[in-house]
Amino acid sequence: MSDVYWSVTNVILPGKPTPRLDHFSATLTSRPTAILGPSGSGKTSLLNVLAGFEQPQSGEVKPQFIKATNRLPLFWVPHTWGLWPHLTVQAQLEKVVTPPTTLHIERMLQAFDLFPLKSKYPHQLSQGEQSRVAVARALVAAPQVLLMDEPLVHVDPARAPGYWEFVREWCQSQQIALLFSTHQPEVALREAEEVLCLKEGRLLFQGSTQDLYQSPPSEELARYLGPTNWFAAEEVSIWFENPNNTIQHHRPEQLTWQSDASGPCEVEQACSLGALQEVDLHHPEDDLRRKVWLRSTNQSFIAGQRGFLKALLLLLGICLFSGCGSAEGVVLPVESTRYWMLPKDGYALPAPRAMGMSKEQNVLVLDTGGRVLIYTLDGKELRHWYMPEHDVGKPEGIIQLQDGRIAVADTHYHRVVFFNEQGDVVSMLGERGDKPGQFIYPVSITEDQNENFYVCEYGGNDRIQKFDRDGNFLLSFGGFGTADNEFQRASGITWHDGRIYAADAINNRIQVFTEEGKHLATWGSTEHPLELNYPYDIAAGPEDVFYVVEYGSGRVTKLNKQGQLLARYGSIGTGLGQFNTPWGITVDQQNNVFVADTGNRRVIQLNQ
Ligand SMILES: Nc1ncnc2c1ncn2[C@@H]1O[C@H](COP(=O)(O)OP(=O)(O)OP(=O)(O)O)[C@@H](O)[C@H]1O
Repeated sequence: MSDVYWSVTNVILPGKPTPRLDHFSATLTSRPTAILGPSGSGKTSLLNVLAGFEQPQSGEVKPQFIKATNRLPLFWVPHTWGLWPHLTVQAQLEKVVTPPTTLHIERMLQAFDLFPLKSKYPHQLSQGEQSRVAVARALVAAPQVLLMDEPLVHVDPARAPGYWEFVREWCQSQQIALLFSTHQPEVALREAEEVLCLKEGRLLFQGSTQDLYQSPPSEELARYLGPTNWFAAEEVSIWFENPNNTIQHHRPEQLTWQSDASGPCEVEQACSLGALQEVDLHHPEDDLRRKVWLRSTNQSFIAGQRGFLKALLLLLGICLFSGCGSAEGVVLPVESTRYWMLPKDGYALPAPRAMGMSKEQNVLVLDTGGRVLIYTLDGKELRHWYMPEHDVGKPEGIIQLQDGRIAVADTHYHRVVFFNEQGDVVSMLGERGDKPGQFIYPVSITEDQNENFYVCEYGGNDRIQKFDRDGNFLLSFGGFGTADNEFQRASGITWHDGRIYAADAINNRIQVFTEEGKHLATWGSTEHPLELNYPYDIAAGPEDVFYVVEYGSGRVTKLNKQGQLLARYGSIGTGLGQFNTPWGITVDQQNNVFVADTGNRRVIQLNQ
């Protein structure tokens, strides 16, 4: 569930000397969302406005979640908990449910360890106990939306994760949309799919928690989710073993220290923070100093020890290139590589996500800013435009159809949007649902030679639907699962020579179908091992070859028409020849391959 729950447009909430919310706009969905920001950045103010406790001076706050049910629309847990002073703990819970559901109340008392306190009044409770009562009371009310201002912040760190686990499961089972503020990155990382980052009453970032963790647009935003090591391009050559001239961002678990008597830097001092080490480094030659945060290992840091920093590959249970596949050691014959970043979008530096090739051999890109961008083959931007809506989520599949229309799988709006070549919307197809012509999360599109097009989707409705050029539904095949003809996130499809090829990402395989949906082959099965690791997209190249991009192992895999491994290229990392969670791939008529290297925020071009 990820419907729009609130739209907030241009809200001003006055304050002295500056507004508490300053031209604040955001679209909030039913996904668990955390509001992050330094003290005084406006988190409570935003929650107050959403709860209707305060009225903005201007702008619009539009709740869209109120459904015709007898469920309470909203429950608000302020940071002062708002407990009724004259009621015992048990009565606090009983008062919010009509009629009181004894079973639920007992479950809450148990989940939050409140049984021994059930006859006490708020003034007889500690802060942590009061906050547990406040959360339990909100959950038992089972509202449609639950707003909480720094919930459970006073609870001891040993027990808070257990309470949070209960909150998460209860919200899921009762379909409660959760929005909460927090100063604790680990709570946001564990509990929130989405984050809103505030600063001085303004929205700096809205997006997926994992995107912000792995690929933050700036150092400032990176810090909203905890310690980070950000290196400007010019710093990289100072501290690293194998420098290149791109910005590098590494979370503590992605960086290591290599001691080496001839290394250019030295340890000044180190401090253990438990799971992390905070290390002060000195570069004597340039007399520069900086702090880094590394994951604590058995490694000890001794003042004066020389060495250098090394970016770690994120292995994630991955089989790296050298050990994989029957064509071990056959590397794609790449003559040259080039990369380019996408233009800034306000404060953000969006990342490319989906790739396509136009009829005139221009590169089509979708990015995390909700934009469609068109580039020449040598990386010159021709134009870009925005999706009609993109607050809820960004689209993930793009193709130019034979009649010239550009079709975009508008994943989070459950539809396909058709543009003309100038970027005007000419039509849309679909709505949320699992009936023919409806979509949950449409994610990729391909077209056959008769101008029929195929859309694959995920979200429980993992299937491929076929439409004629006018958008009339023809047939559908697939389903969620692991058997042949079933998918778990079919995230990329391509048509070639009368066949449909689907990158079945979570099942780590490619499935091949006729245009009528008859299953023909599975590449990457036990009988046909390929060691694919989250294949996210597939593109058909000239001469009957296919290129698959593997999100999990940061590489491109080339296959022949029988699905046999021809060559591989790349590994996980930030350097050239490396990829970080790549999502999309396309290929031109010269067999040059273009990859959306999403985690590194760049488009990579591999010229063969
Ligand atoms: N009732 C009020 N009237 C005027 N200004 C206020 C009021 N309440 C808070 N402020 C100011 O508005 C700004 C935002 O406050 P808010 O409480 O929303 O921040 P916050 O991000 O929740 O902070 P914290 O993390 O410290 O709780 C701060 O500068 C604060 O001093």
